[in-house]
Amino acid sequence: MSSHPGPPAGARREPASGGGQEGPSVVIEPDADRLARAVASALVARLAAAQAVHGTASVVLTGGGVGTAVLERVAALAAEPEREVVDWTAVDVWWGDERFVPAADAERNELGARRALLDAVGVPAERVHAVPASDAGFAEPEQAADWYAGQLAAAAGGSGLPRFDVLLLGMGPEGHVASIFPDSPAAADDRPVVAVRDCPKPPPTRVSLGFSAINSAEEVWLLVAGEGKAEAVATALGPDGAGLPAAGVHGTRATRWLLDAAAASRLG
Ligand SMILES: O=C(O)[C@H](O)[C@@H](O)[C@H](O)[C@H](O)COP(=O)(O)O
Repeated sequence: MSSHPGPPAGARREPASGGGQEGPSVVIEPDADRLARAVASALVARLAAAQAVHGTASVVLTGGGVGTAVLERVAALAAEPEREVVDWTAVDVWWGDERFVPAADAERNELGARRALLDAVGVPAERVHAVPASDAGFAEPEQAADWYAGQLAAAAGGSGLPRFDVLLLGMGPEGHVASIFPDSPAAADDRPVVAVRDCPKPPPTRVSLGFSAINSAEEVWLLVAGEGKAEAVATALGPDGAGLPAAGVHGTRATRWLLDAAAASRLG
């Protein structure tokens, strides 16, 4: 990856509670395809490194175009046995957000991830932690959100949140991440998992990790491509982030903005 000379002055925000957290780093690739390839390689390396330390790895997936393209590239890497370094039977997969639609609906982020990667690499079913679909027994997204919070707590040994090695996020043109949109009540909700209604981006009803869960991840990677995102990228990385949801996320160890040249075109 080629590195941007550095985030604009003032891009560092919110000092780490435990120390050691650095301000966001910015990496720019020439186009969306090169971005997806580079992120896929980096993700594979990060998961392998986590497995070397912990025996297992965990990744939080995102929906969206770049997020799905990354998973397709990871699948292509996994199809090259001589280069495979991740033990996919020891990877826990979570979602940063999900559309509250029936399980077979093509809008499900889960379905996209299964098609792009999970079906191909054989992550064990018990390690694929999907957010319930709207036909999975929960009438309301609030119930699905509470259930997912319970799954996270169970994985953490009874309470709190499990370790997230890498949490992937896309970003919308207005600066939303996961399903936390500007001015959405979810932005002010400190629960780890929240129901979100009336999303401007369809489908309107979703379940999303809240900031408290997102910001517990060791590394948060924002994957952003396209000129349509350039203004929000520049704003989020500006001095105060202008309150954009994307400006409010960070990893405990690293926050990485992984951009294509078009999305980076308004950075100073
Ligand atoms: O379920 C979703 O819709 C998302 O998780 C959402 O947050 C997405 O990542 C962004 O909207 C970026 O999507 P694109 O990369 O397709 O623009």
